[in-house]
Amino acid sequence: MLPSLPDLLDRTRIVSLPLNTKFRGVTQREAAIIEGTWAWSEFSPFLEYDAEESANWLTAAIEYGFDPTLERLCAGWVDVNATVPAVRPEEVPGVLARFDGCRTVKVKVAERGQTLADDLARIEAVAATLPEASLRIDANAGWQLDEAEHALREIAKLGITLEYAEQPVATVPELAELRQRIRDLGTRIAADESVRKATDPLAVARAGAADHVIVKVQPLGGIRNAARVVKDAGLTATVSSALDTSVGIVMGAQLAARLPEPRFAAGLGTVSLFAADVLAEPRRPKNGRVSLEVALPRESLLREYRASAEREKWWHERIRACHEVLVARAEA
Ligand SMILES: O=C(O)CCC(=O)C1=CC=C[C@@H](O)[C@@H]1C(=O)O
Ligand SMILES: [Mg+2]
Repeated sequence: MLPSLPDLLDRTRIVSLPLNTKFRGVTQREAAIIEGTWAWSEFSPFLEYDAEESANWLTAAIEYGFDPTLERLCAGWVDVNATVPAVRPEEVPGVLARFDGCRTVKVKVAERGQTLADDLARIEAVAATLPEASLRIDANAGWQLDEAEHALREIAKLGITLEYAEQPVATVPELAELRQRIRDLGTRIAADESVRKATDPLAVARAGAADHVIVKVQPLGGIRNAARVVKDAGLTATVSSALDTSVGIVMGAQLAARLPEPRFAAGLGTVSLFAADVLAEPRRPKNGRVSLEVALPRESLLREYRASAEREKWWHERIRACHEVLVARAEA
């Protein structure tokens, strides 16, 4: 099943795409776009991830691109949320305007260098811009336990009921403790990093530390595995992306379309944060959803946004290292 390294590299194009809003501290997103035997797929672990962690992302790219037994749905749509990065409140309407028709909004909070006042102002700006929207927040493990409790109580004081709070604190025991502490608020806790970066993605569910899980195709090693994590966790789930190009977004949409009801709006609207993409018609939300249609990158765009020779070399070396990890895992 594992393609040989030369074959894989031969099918791989490295792109560097500009973002229109800083996200995770970057303004440019690099990705490997792979022409598989069955579909185009994406391999785009964040730059700081090592080979061991990134190898799961390569497994996902290989499953989607090369596995003839993987069912790929080509028709239909999935609902998506708007994603508001840690911007100033006056920038919120402009960001939301890029997410056509989205009725669920995820707001980033707890950004390093910012305060709770900044978060509350951003959340209020979202609620003022889209009063009917359902809101979630994502702290990316940026709060300590007491801070998280205080922040969630302050948000409740604004009269805002959150759909859930995503990874408010870092560890599974902290999530469990926070969940107990805020019982009276009724705010649901969602685990993201505690699922996608954990050696055991089910530990959080077993510990009763979350009400909901966030699943992403690439970090969880593919569509099948991510679907299995949701099933085994026995919790409701949101499919999200990793700031993927349209190719990775379609992989995520395939997972979202397979999950059982009730379906939560997926974090797959993020192509709206990109100023350029590899598809002629980038897979941005339209009327609050993205389509499952096959993603066919345009040659001229792959060429236009091709990464520098130096970055290409870096990515080829990364793919080599991840491939080596997968060969070793297959032999173990
Ligand atoms: O879920 C979404 O609305 C969009 C994706 C998103 O928020 C993320 C993408 C990539 C990296 C992460 O920091 C972040 C997340 O934590 O969920
Ligand atoms: Mg998250």
